[in-house]
Amino acid sequence: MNNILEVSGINKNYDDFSLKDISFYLPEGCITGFVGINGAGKTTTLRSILGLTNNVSGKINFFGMDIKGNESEIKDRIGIVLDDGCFYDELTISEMKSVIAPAYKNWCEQDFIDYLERFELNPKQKINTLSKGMRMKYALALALSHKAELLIMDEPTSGLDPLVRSQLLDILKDYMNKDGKGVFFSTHITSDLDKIADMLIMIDSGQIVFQEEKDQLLDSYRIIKGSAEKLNSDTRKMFLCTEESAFNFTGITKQASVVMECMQDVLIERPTIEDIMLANVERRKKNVI
Ligand SMILES: Nc1ncnc2c1ncn2[C@@H]1O[C@H](COP(=O)(O)OP(=O)(O)OP(=O)(O)O)[C@@H](O)[C@H]1O
Repeated sequence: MNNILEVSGINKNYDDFSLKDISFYLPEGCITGFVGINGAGKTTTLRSILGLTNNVSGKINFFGMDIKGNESEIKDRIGIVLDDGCFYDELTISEMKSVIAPAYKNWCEQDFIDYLERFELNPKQKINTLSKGMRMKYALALALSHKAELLIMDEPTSGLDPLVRSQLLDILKDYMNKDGKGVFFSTHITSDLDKIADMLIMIDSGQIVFQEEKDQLLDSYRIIKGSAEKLNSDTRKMFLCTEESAFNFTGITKQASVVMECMQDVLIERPTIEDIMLANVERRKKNVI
């Protein structure tokens, strides 16, 4: 499988925040979720790899090409949905499209018309009268109408109602039905990823915590519930984090088989992506990163 994007050793410094040696890759044919709590560095990473921010060091390779020297060809092949949208609010959907479309070599007007219809968007409606959901659908229609091979989206589902979120997920699945495509999207709504992601990358405090296939990731962690007396300074070390009351504890572990050897009569459950993300945040806080 080819990699659509390879990022290696990205560093970017703000006064109070840094991206530290960010490396990851996006395989072709995968929907990759980029997860992390508020302020973890998701937007900064996306903006850095898209060349939308200055003073970024490291190597960024899209479709096997270095972004340096190939920016315009690469941008032609990527659909981008950022949360600020960058639209002129006074223009209509159709007028704004006419500003954006000429920037793309492979713009396909019929695809755009089809997406507007599918999203029930009126081309004569002004941008400043669109709801948040309509605005996101409009941004998506633009991003999908120039035969992009990779879709990069920053928090596309945040602030959307469950119906629009589920429509968006269906569109992404349809998009992926064609060969050679990839989707990379950041979110802190991890339930969306439970449904559609193939691969997950987690960032915390500007550092990549893991990159793993979703099914493997979900298989490698377990939630253990038992009586509090089973926890002591040794057994506690087997958990990334625990919640403890006077009688019971709940903990998340990557060593379920070892835990089961040491502890009888415990409940074992499969975690969600959110459980895994929060456990890693807790573990990193405990270890003071
Ligand atoms: N232009 C900037 N100048 C200074 N600091 C910035 C700038 N942009 C972002 N930051 C800081 O970088 C950190 C990471 O922000 P970022 O927006 O990348 O996080 P995020 O994971 O996308 O968060 P959220 O889920 O809340 O959108 C924050 O502490 C933020 O204040």
